[in-house]
Amino acid sequence: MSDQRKFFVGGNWKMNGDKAGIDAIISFMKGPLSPNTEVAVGCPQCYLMYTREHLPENIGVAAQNCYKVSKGAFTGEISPAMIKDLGCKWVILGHSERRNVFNESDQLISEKVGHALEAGLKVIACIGEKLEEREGNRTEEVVFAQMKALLPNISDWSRVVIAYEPVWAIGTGKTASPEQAQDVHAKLRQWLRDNVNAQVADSTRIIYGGSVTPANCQELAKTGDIDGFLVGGASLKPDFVQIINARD
Ligand SMILES: O=C(CO)COP(=O)(O)O
Repeated sequence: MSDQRKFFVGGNWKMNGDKAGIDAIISFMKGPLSPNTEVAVGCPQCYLMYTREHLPENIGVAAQNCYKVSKGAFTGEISPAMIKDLGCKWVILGHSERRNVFNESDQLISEKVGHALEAGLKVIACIGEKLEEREGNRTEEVVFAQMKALLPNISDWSRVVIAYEPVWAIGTGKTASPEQAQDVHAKLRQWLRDNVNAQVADSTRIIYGGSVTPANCQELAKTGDIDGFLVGGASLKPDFVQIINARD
């Protein structure tokens, strides 16, 4: 645990919610929320403006994806410039569902991260191994390769949060144990030390995602290298407030 790294909890609503549902989330997000936690919610693109206008300013709003250029003939895509224009400051990139359902490559994700940072957004960059990769003892190799692909396009580490989300733990109810998650987080921090520098390693938030709930968040939050969470299902429920306050 480092004083340099403010605890960060992101919600990822995925493709869920409607205006009434968002109103319900906004009302439980009144908290009280720990002042020691930075909070952002990732909402569907079509509700970014509504959510930004209705949530208090101290809660960040993130898009769940964006394209790698500012504008043009890319039907169906949105750009970081558009996200910023709506008053939102964050984007989630490289989520496992983007990688595995929509076949986004390491290269495309890296280019998206690069452009989002250039455009002035903050980025939650997601990485994580699949079950067969973990079972084949390839976790380290896979997450290091994902980090390596991101590296050339990261111009400003102070605006990047790394989300380690093992694919086998997402939406399955199978949370990584605090030991399993801490082990990967410590390796990722060492990777940053070896491949970027010590300052970036010490100051970059590495958050955990995958079936985080009020029941398991406190144990995970006590480990040395888990600097917060990216929360899917539980971020749609009042449970999210307990996760935001996990370290209090
Ligand atoms: O994918 C996730 C957050 O981005 C995690 O989802 P769950 O918390 O629903 O497992």
